[in-house]
Amino acid sequence: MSVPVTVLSGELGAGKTTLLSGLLESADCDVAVLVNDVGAVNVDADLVEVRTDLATGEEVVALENGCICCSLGGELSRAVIQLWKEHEFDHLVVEASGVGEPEPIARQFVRGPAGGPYDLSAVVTVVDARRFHDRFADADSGDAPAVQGPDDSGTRPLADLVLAQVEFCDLLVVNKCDLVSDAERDRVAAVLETLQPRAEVVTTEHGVVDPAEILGVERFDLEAVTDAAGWKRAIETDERGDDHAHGEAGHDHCADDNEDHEHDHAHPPERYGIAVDTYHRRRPLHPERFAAFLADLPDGLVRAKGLCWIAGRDKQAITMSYAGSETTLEVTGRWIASFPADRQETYRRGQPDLPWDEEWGDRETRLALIGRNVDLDALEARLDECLLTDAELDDDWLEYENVAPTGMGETTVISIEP
Ligand SMILES: Nc1nc2c(ncn2[C@@H]2O[C@H](COP(=O)(O)OP(=O)(O)OP(=O)(O)O)[C@@H](O)[C@H]2O)c(=O)[nH]1
Repeated sequence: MSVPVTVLSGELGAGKTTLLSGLLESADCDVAVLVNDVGAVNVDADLVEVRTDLATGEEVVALENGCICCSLGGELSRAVIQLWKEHEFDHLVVEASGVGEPEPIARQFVRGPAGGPYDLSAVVTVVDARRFHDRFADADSGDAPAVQGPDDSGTRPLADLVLAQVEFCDLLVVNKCDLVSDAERDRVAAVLETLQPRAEVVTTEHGVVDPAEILGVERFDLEAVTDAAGWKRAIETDERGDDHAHGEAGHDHCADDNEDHEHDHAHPPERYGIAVDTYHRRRPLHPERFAAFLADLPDGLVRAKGLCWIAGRDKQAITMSYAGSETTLEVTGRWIASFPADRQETYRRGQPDLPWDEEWGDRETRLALIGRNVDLDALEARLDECLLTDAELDDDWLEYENVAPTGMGETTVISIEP
């Protein structure tokens, strides 16, 4: 019989080790633990997926083979298989490094060789209630969000990773609740439920939880968890209702009315002031105005993520990801419309549902915006001001000053200016 596995993720100091010590003390079964300290691993599997959407056929395989999670996989799989051969235990817990994402680890237990002896039951993410509140849920204090430095690899803001950990899990443990008021704790829970509507939320102090709540959870489903992130749901709901007039934004005030998705939670209560919107335009963004916009985002914006079409980057599909106080722009694919006609046709045959514009093909900006106590309509109006004007459409777009990356996988980080 395969051994159940729980992957424990969460940022540095959130309380993973504290939670784990408690679990080991109180669990009534033999638990083996593997600590994964591959600090440099920094893969955004969402982005791999975006590439998959954009580049059909052989490119996908090449990209996935080339990605770091596979080298992590070899090492991790070897370690857990060896553990399984040499020891007897009832449950394995893998503690992910605080600067890594749980997804590549989880994939090893689903698709990798470790999927034989093991069966992934859940990904659990531990959140530091105090820090999460101050960074993401504190829109009415008027304080500027804490400035987050880049992570170890120097490319990706820490806050972005924190949200990626939240967005890819089955169970969220909100720890350090002794450091927040009840109202603050409820706000944190509401924001978390918006960011990851599929996950259970458990609140705790000093990692004290019933082991059954952690080890007994059996709900891992790669497809479901990959699609569950609030921003992704918002974009997908928008795509399905893609008969909006040209340039009109979808207003999916929390994608919760989307009945196709499994949905275990009540709507994030209106009283928390949380809203989700998608912004969709088929007109390029002016690189200078867009960069200025990203340097001046409002406090209440919790998360923004999606694809951007930036003038002067004719080929590059650029993923923008905002969390904390920084936005990462990364080239994650190539617009199909930038290929010669015959290849465009091949790619489009592979994706019959891909929305296609007569003039611009698949080039578009489609962003999910998640905010708290923030006027998303006003934010969208500001984004509209970043679009090229009719007159600018005739400019030479390469003349614009442009900080957006150019090569596949390259990133630029734009911080909010104090
Ligand atoms: N006040 C308070 N402190 C806590 C709580 N849980 C853990 N801590 C403290 O927070 C610090 C970090 O906890 P750890 O369990 O080491 O966190 P971690 O996520 O394992 O950290 P890394 O191993 O660095 O990734 C320790 O000093 C804990 O004693 C809590 O609920 N409240």
